[in-house]
Amino acid sequence: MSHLLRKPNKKEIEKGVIVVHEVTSENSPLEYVGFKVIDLDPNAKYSELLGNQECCIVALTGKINVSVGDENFKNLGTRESVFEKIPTDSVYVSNQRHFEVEGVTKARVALCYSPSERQLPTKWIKAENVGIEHRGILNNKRFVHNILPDSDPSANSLLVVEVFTESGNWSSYPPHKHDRDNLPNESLLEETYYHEMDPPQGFVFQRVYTDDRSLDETMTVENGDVVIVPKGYHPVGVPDGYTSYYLNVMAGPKRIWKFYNDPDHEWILKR
Ligand SMILES: O=C[C@H](O)[C@@H](O)[C@H](O)CC(=O)O
Repeated sequence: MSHLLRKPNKKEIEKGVIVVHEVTSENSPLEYVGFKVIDLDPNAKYSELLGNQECCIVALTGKINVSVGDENFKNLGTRESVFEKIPTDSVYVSNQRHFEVEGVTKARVALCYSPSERQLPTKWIKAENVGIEHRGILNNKRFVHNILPDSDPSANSLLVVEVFTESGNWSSYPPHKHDRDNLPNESLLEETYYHEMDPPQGFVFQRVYTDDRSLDETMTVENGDVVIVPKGYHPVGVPDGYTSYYLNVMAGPKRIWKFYNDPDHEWILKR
C-alpha cells in the first residue's frame, strides 16, 4: 500500500472518544499540515491545548458543542452526512489556546492543524457564511465549500476546503501542484485529503506524482481514507455511479493558494 495512503485506524482514547486518523510531522513527511478525525459519542469530550499551531474544528457530521477558553459555541453542525452537500459549521482556534469539543449527538469531527505563532481571535465559521463555488466543465465538474480560503484573513497559515465530485467526473484536475515557494507562479502548500464515498462501498483513484516521476503513486482510495500530498500533482478520478467527497487541509510558508497546472494536461481547460 502506498506510503501516502492512510486507512482508518480507530483508537478509543477515552470512553466515547475515538481517534480515527492522526497525521502529524512525526508520523508523516509533512512539516506544516496536521490532521485528525475524531468520532464522539453524545456527551463525550475531546480537549486539547494548542502549542504553536492553529486548528480549524470542522463539524463533519452530527452536532457538537465547542468551547475555547471562556467562549462557547453550541449545537454546531448542519448535517448527518456530508452527502447532504450543505455547508457545515467550523471553529477557528489560534495558537496557545485550549479547546474542548463535546458530542451533542454522535458526531465526526475533523481537526485541521498548521503552524501559528501570532495569536488571532477565535472565530465561528458559520455554515451560512461558507462560500460555495462551482468549478469545471464537461467531466471535470465539481463544487467546493470554501471553509477557510486564503481570501479569509482569520488564520495565519491554514487553508481548509471541502470538495464534492459527482459520478464520472475528475477533480483536482487538470493535475495541478503547489510544491514550490515561487510566487507569483506557484506557492508551496502541503496537503491532506480526507475522503468519503457515496454509496460507501465506492472508491476513487488518486495519483500523486512529480514532473520527474521520482514520486508517482496511484492509489485506490476508499471511504474514510486519508491521502497525504507532500508534493506533486494530485488528481482524483471518480467512477460512474459514485459521488466523492474530500476535505482538504493545506499549509505552507505563505498562506496563498497558487497552483501550477501540469503543462501536459492544461489543454483540457481550453475546450
Ligand atoms: O489544491 C487544492 C486541492 O487540490 C483541491 O481543493 C482542488 O483544488 C479541488 C478542485 O478544484 O478540483
